Amino acid sequence: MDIIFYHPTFDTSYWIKALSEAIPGARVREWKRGDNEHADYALVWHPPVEMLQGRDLKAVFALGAGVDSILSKLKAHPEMLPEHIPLFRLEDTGMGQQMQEYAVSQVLHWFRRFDDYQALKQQSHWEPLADYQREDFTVGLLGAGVLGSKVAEALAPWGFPLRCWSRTRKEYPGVESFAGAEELPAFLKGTRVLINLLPNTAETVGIINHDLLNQLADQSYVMNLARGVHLVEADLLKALDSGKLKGAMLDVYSREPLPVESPLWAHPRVAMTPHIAAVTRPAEAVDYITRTIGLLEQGKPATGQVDRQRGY
Ligand SMILES: NC(=O)C1=CN([C@@H]2O[C@H](COP(=O)(O)OP(=O)(O)OC[C@H]3O[C@@H](n4cnc5c(N)ncnc54)[C@H](O)[C@@H]3O)[C@@H](O)[C@H]2O)C=CC1
Ligand SMILES: O=C(O)C(=O)CO
Repeated sequence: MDIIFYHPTFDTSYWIKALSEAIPGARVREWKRGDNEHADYALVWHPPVEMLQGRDLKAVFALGAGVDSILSKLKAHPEMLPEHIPLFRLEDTGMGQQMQEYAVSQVLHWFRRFDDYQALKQQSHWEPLADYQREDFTVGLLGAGVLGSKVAEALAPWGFPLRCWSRTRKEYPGVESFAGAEELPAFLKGTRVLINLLPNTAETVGIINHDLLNQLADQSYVMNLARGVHLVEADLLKALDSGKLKGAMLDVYSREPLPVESPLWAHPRVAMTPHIAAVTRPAEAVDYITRTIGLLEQGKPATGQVDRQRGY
């Protein structure tokens, strides 16, 4: 079995060694320009068109959870990957735990008013503030798939009212489920902390805009952990400045790296990280890919296949 690998920033030698050891009989090589030799599987992130085009592959694996960049490339170059070749993405593979850490720590930060205490510290001002009440701190997850469900699971023991919004209804213990566009207003009403874990699709671009933010509880918080294009940054800044929103925690941006001139950098109530909420954990990803290739080789169904029409 021949496997080609391409990632613009990963330690390719680690992956080649780990995959070669994990998959019996696999010959794994780094794909380089001009390589048209046979391959059964391709493991990719931001692949050049010529890497995949014209190959009779059994499957392609995206080396991340979000497949928006490869799907948008496919729109421009459908010849890169004919419909009959399945595209898989990484499901969790260690990202669930990272999202749990990120979301729980930030929700608790806001709930215990550490943002306010930091602001008071700037003024050398000593003042114990009134506690927030759990029942006023409803956490709403936009997107309740692999990562959203893990975040809900980690938040559950903290006792905040939890709800999620997704395409189809979910049955997660202790989580109120809202489904479809018609239930979005009910989901937003009363949500105090909004955590975005939607995929980037034609339907979700710009979803966190003025209209949506206005429907949240007053003095609410927004955490964007999915993609920058979900959030209309100018609307977020307006909502913060009007007092509708109390704070935002952003991991992803409309442009990455975020340009130095972005007003987000200087805003006192915007906390930021540089797209690190959850990164691909190589060992877990190799396990998942090994398992999935094993199932495909036996003609058995495997999870993680991207629905190209749906866009995620
Ligand atoms: N910031 C970071 O470091 C990372 C960000 N991500 C982002 O997180 C996203 C989510 O990842 P997973 O949970 O693995 O995806 P998933 O496919 O398992 O879950 C997606 C969820 O969104 C919902 N959804 C999709 N379209 C919808 C619509 N139009 N209306 C209502 N609900 C809709 C689905 O029903 C599902 O609940 C990825 O697509 C990626 O963009 C993923 C990993 C790391
Ligand atoms: O896996 C993804 O989609 C990511 O955003 C990784 O950072």
